[in-house]
Amino acid sequence: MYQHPTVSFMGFQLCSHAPFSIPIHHKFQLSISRDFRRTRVPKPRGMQQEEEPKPSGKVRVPHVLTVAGSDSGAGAGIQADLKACAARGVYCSTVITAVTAQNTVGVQGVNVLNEDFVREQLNSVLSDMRPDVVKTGMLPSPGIVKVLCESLQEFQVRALVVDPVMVSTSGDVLAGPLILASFREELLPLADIVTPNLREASTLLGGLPMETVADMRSAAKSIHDIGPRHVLVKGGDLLASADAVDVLFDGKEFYEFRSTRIKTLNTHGTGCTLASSIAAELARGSSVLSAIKIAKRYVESALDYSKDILIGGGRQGPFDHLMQLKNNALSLRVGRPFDPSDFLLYAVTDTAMNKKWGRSMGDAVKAAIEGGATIVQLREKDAETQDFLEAAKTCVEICRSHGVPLLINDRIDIALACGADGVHVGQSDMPARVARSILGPDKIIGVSCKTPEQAEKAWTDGADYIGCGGVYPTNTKENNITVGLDGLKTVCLESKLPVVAIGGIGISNAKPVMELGVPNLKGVAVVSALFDRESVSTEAQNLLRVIVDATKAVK
Ligand SMILES: Nc1ncnc2c1ncn2[C@@H]1O[C@H](COP(=O)(O)OP(=O)(O)O)[C@@H](O)[C@H]1O
Ligand SMILES: Cc1ncc(COP(=O)(O)O)c(N)n1
Ligand SMILES: [Mg+2]
Repeated sequence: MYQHPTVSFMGFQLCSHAPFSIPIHHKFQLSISRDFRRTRVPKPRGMQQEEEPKPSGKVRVPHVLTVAGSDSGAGAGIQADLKACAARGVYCSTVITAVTAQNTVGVQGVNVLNEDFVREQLNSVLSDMRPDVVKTGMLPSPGIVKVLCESLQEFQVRALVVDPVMVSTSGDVLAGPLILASFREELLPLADIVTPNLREASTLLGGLPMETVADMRSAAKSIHDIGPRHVLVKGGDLLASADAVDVLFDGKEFYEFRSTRIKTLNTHGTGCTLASSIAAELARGSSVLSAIKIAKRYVESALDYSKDILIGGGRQGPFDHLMQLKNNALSLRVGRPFDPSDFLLYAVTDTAMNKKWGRSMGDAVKAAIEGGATIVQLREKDAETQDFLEAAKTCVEICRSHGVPLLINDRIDIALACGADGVHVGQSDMPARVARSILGPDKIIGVSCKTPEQAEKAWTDGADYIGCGGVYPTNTKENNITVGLDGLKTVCLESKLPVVAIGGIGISNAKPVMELGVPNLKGVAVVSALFDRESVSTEAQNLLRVIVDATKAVK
């Protein structure tokens, strides 16, 4: 049995109250080709793994296998992973590596499972249930890492998410210093994404200081050299930063994921939750970037919701993964992941214009999409709720069949009821933060803004984009203040979110808007230019050409 040295590890004195022991194993060399994880084709797995015909009418559900430790307090570990996957609508199976006696005060005991039994669990799940993604948490001994790597070689999965858990936030050691070599040499080179927190990143790199976002970037780069395809250094503990900022490096580019820092001590398990939510989104088919974005929002919403809950008397409480979000799991966005290039030609409907030209809402939307509209918003100020809902359901079907996102103006109830991709709200409508808490982390939320201050608020409220205008005078809004091209440019330069220009834009004046050439101006939103015309699809076609040409010209 390995006894911990009484030195400090990761800046923590090893806890005397944790009766912690880790079995020691011979060092081993595992020759896994870096390429095996790139192979997405499942390899043949013996007689009983032959592809059996699925009974008709059955569907495969996205599935994450978590290989982690049990937290008796259920804030972190296996329990957090199960709840996070459940909240995200993904099936989660579990291989337990250790059982901890743990609460809001700290870790009182650790019982590491025998590695043969870890192997048996891995075999049971992987040979039969074929998870899409494996996520790892507490891996308390090099022997367990070895068993896991061997299993991953035998049974291939679409992605491996490694949360290199070493010390709990309470300061108790969950995997001793011997694990470092196993992580570096065996596990990290197989990972599609590794998610160290500040201390773990520092420890993986031999004690590098981690005090600034610049430190996080250089750590992400150095850890990438160890072999994982993506490195996400989490900054939950970077107290110098007012935002909760995480830094991703994919071998080429750095990305910063920022969200509001929620004022709460109920953060036990955020790391496990983030990693399993990323795994869940990857299992649902998202790219790494959108998986991180959604996972981070989910953690933020759950923390916000749980900021005042009281569980246990210790310093760091768990948060509630499911309470408010359980309704939202039923209304997850089923369309493809959202992309700011969707804003190029944003068609906004108008009841009066449809009436004038004798079109139903569905016909108007269909014509706009056929002409090239890239996103649609239903803006119905006078419709009866029931009529609006029926028409909105038809439009959802039309948009979905063309892969075009559909948003609803103002009416969050209609958006939920018809399964739209999101909402657009004005300054006097439902605040975006409230809309976000009702709609969940992955619906699209847009906010109308005229000033940099409003744009900043939209960002802190968790919106996805802003609509800025009126750029030109318009007759679809009474008493609307015009911001002009200069006002638009000022807002774009200050906005942390993508911007769509709106207000009086049409074929004759769209060019100078797109020629502003500000990178986060992603397109124009139009009402009359499409819907107050005889042929909606021809107008859309012509307008899209102008926008695309102007965008190309400034690139
Ligand atoms: N107070 C907070 N408000 C918002 N997000 C947070 C907060 N604390 C942590 N996070 C986020 O939770 C995730 C886990 O980060 P972190 O706490 O650094 O990891 P770990 O739990 O492994 O120490 C990250 O996305 C981080 O930005
Ligand atoms: C079984 C187990 N796994 C992981 C963590 C890390 O979570 P945190 O960093 O939030 O304490 C933990 N405390 N317990
Ligand atoms: Mg944390």
